[in-house]
Amino acid sequence: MPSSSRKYPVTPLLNRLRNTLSGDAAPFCTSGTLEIPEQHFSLWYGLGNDARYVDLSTSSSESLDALESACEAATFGRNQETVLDESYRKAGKMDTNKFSLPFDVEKSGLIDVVKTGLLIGEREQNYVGAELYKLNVYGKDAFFKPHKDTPRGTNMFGSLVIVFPTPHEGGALILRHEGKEWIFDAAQVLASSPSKRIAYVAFFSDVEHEVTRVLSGHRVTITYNLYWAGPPRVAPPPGLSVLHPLRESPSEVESILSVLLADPAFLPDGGTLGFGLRHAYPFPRVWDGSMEDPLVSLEEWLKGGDAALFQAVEAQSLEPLLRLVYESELCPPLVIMMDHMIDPSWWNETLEDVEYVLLHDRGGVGLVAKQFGPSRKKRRDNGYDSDRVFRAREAVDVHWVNKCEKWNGVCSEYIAYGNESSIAYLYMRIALLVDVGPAGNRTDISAVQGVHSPRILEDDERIAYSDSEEDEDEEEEGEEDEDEEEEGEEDEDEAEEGVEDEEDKEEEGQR
Ligand SMILES: O=C(O)CCC(=O)C(=O)O
Ligand SMILES: [Fe+2]
Repeated sequence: MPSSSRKYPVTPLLNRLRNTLSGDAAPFCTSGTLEIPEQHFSLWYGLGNDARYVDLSTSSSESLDALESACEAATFGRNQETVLDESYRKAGKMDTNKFSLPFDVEKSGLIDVVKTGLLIGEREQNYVGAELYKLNVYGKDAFFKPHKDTPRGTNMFGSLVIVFPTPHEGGALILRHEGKEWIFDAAQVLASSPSKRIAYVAFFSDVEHEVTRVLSGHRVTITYNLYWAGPPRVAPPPGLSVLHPLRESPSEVESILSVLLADPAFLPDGGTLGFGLRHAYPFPRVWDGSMEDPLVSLEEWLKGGDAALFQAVEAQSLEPLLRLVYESELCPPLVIMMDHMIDPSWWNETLEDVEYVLLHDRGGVGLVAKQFGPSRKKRRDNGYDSDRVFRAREAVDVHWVNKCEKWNGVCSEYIAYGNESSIAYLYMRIALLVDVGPAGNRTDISAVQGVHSPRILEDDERIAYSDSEEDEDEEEEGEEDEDEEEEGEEDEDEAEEGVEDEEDKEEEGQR
């Protein structure tokens, strides 16, 4: 019998491999070492003329004694109180405003390492932030008895400890969770490593841990609070003043907007202004119901010109409203505004029913694109079947200042059941809408049938065709109309595409 077909017995070694690979389905801690550039060990501490320096990779016992004496006695949390009790914790601490270290935990890649080690499944997709919390020096005989870390903020989920290669013995960190234990003796691990390394250990907040007594030397650490974060913040830093490009300058946008709103000929009776966002935001490529609604924290991440516009609108005491805009593949397109993202995965209806569900079950409101100025055109029958079930009950007339670009959309996947079932995409773009009061009193929107109070459609009115699209054959009526014609064409293309790909995005972006 060829040896390859012989059955291999389940040996302890095979079991070990199996357990190693599938064991720790939900790890409670992760640890290791990381080589970092030499200059990242340079610690400055103390204030003003008292500033001092120590290299944490080559430090002498005297320089570490000096660091230790610059620390205060470390406190800890007990029953909602911060207490100093050296029979429970004996260590030195230094607050973050008293030291500076070039080591950057995000740039070092350690956050990603920690994420991979600690998080599995869907949680791995979450954004994780690390906030530097303290520097600690555990001198000879220092220790920290078993405890759990006090959560600082509702979104904190764990701690990350970095141990520097300063000579010491003892001071192992012991972690215990659900009957399991992990001992991380950084002194030993680092002493056997030839290169300049730090040791790291990260664990969830519900993990009990203790630092055993330091037998000799100095154990120097920095600790970080780990928290669930939103996508990286892109909002302008406070104190920024952009002069150019003009669209990014809040004061420039604000002054143009205020002049426009002061003009009595501009929307004399008030109305709703629509702006497509100009920047792309880090929304998931394909959204599903388990993810946070894209609109929830978008206001905080607005960048550049979008942030400038938002601020400019607020400065006029008007309310900027971020909304999702769905454009159907129907011709002329039916445009629907939503104030939240919906999870269409539960749909088992036909494709046409998307519009019906949005409008009738999910609070969607029709949007009718309006031109500025008095309409020169008369409505004509657009061939809609007036009995179509998705006719909107409510609508908002929107004067689009600029259109919604492709790249700031959110896409969800669902199964569309028609003659055959197929994967379909619900694609929404993001717009900023503003209800504006009549000339002379722009903040009074009580009589405006806008986003705040959409108008109820008359029975014979059909929703979501723009003035221009009703009059497709009226060409050369002026620039405005041409623009709109173009837009209509482009939008149809997009609707066919469903999910746009990266290349499309690039192309659009360069335009
Ligand atoms: O230094 C360590 O390894 C852990 C320290 C600790 O438990 C804490 O600061 O809460
Ligand atoms: Fe702790």
